[in-house]
Amino acid sequence: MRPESSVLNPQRVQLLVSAMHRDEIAPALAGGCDILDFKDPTQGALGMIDAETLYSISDYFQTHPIDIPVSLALGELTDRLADSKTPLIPSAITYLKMGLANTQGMDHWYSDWQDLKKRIEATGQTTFQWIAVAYADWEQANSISPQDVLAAAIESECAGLLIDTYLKQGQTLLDHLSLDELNTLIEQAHAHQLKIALAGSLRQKDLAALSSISPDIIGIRSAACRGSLRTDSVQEQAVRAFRQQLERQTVLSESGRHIG
Ligand SMILES: O=C[C@H](O)COP(=O)(O)O
Repeated sequence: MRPESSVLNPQRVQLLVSAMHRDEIAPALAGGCDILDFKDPTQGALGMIDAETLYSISDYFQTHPIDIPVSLALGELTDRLADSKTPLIPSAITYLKMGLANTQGMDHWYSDWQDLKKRIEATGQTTFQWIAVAYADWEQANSISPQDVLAAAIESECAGLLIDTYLKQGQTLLDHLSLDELNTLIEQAHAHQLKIALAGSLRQKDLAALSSISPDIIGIRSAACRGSLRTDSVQEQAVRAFRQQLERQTVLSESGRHIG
């Protein structure tokens, strides 16, 4: 059952902003993001930035230490398995997330996923917090279902679950999963101490609907960019406007009203 009162996470929902290179770090931070994420939106929902960009970000953090968590998208499990090289992940990264597109009908995806995680950690001699990714449009992604991803995330002791959309062609998270379906996943995840992040072309106007459920994190790329174009650049003003709406929604929800 969804809670009756509309409180968008009384502990304050965190805002994750996806940047694609180091020039987007400053506007994302100045706009008020709580988690800085890196991905290449031209390479899919969880496209991984290339090695040169990763190096330049790592270099930036040497001279500009960051005091918020940093996450990195690693692409899809199937892409990583097809790549003979194991990426070397800088220790400045807190969270790693990998998609499970095209795992439908794949026999050994779970053990392949666990092996790959171990290999990545062994290469950099660092442990990371892993975020399992469930696609709301999982059938189009040819992925296992969100329920199955959650079960696997619990079994493998992931730190959290991100529910995102695989296709970025205009439809949002809420076009694919109802608030009740999202709430069920959130409650199950919370019962196992997993954090829940929601993403998928979310806009400020979606925050009112999301106020009846309690995600820990809201992730944006499109809404943080100029013209809401995910392949354009992150704008401080767009991040700040989203952040303010998130705060405003929390205050209004707590007083029992909705944003019109
Ligand atoms: O992890 C969050 C994603 O980067 C969200 O991207 P999007 O808002 O373009 O769907």
